[in-house]
Amino acid sequence: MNPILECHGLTKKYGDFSALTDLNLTLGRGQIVALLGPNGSGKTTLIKLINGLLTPTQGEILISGQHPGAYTKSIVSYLPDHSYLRDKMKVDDIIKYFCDFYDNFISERAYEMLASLSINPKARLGTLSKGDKEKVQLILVMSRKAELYVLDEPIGGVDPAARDYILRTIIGNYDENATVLISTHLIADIENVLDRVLFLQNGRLIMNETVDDIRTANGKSVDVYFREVFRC
Ligand SMILES: Nc1ncnc2c1ncn2[C@@H]1O[C@H](COP(=O)(O)OP(=O)(O)OP(=O)(O)O)[C@@H](O)[C@H]1O
Repeated sequence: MNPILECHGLTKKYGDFSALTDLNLTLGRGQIVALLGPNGSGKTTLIKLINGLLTPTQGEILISGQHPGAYTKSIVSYLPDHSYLRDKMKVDDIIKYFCDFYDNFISERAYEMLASLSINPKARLGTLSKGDKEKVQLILVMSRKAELYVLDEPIGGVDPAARDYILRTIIGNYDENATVLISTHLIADIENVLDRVLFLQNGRLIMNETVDDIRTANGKSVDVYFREVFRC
């Protein structure tokens, strides 16, 4: 099967500043991958390139063999790092909207997850707490049957008890041939669900390893290893 994501010599500059430099990466299907790196290392830049919100300065990026565009948007489900939904909308109206917009949106899945997290589908988004709003957005993203899920800081504002549920939701709701790419600073929280880890530093990919290989080679958890590599 062709890779879900390929980056060849991928470089993104903002003016003279290179936020990503000569990134080469191939990701296969059916895995949960963490995109890790200190603040400003280029994680969101890479995520925006995957979603076609930025264009490469040099090199190329392919999703399932295609340049980012209408087709790749249909197979990539993206959770941005900020809300794009209007507070006035009711949760069930947003679900209808997603259902109309995306062929691969599964409403039953969304309602099931809302019920498990005790979120009222009739509530207006603006009346929900910050954490519940984040949960709604993640539910919307995970209710699509996508080939690649790209989650930019999905659990940042969510309480620890809900984090576990959300992680189980992520694992339980993606197709075994799909890949989930998660950018986060909460490594310890997600470590147990990960297959692979990408480390970015100053816009360069300095590591692309399986979690098992990191633990075996270094005899420590990914979280501890990350703190050592990126000690300030
Ligand atoms: N529109 C922009 N114009 C100029 N510089 C930018 C722009 N967007 C990002 N940058 C710079 O590019 C670098 C990478 O930013 P990016 O947001 O990709 O990092 P990040 O790893 O996602 O950081 P964080 O963990 O803080 O979210 C940073 O130095 C940032 O200041």
